Amino acid sequence: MRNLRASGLIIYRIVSSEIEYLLLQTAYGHHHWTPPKGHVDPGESDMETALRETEEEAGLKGNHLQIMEDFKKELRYEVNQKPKTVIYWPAKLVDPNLAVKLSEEHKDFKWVKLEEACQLVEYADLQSVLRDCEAFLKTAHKIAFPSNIGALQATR
Ligand SMILES: Nc1ncnc2c1ncn2[C@@H]1O[C@H](COP(=O)(O)OP(=O)(O)OP(=O)(O)OP(=O)(O)OC[C@H]2O[C@@H](n3cnc4c(N)ncnc43)[C@H](O)[C@@H]2O)[C@@H](O)[C@H]1O
Repeated sequence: MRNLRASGLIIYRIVSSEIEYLLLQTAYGHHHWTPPKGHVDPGESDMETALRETEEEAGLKGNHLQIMEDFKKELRYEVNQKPKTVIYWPAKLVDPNLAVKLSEEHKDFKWVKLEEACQLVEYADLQSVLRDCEAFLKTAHKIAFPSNIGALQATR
């Protein structure tokens, strides 16, 4: 049985030292929410797909993003009785004010903090990826949080 394969980017931005995730709501099916992602075309690498789909679905290009390649997660679930694998990497939107431009595939988008993101995505495996991602990003961006630096310096 052919394995469906898709990949995407968990797009996030940092606003007032808080991480916000970009979720898109499909215009089809039961209107579920996911990060930008899509099917891997023949001859494409997972990363090429993730970048292409992010540009197609959200209007965000590779040069707008800082991809965190050290954190890569794989989800496996079934769609219409066929196994599907989805690969995600986190990617920071360098300019947090950059506008998102949806395609016809999606009817809405939201920038949300972790707990709201977990409510929107509804699937336990993707919720778990988002929670792991949050922990990874908090560590990775520690030095980028001015308020944390201030707090650390104040305790020295
Ligand atoms: N019902 C529909 N009606 C009309 N057109 C449709 C359609 N479904 C897909 N399309 C077309 O397919 C294209 C999508 O292609 P792509 O954009 O290339 O691919 P995708 O993001 O992987 O698609 P999809 O939304 O189907 O995937 P997901 O795994 O999230 O979702 C697939 C299923 O898995 C479920 N799912 C998502 N995440 C899951 C998880 N973690 N665990 C279990 N189930 C999950 C979803 O709820 C959903 O039911 C669209 O342009 C659209 O035209």
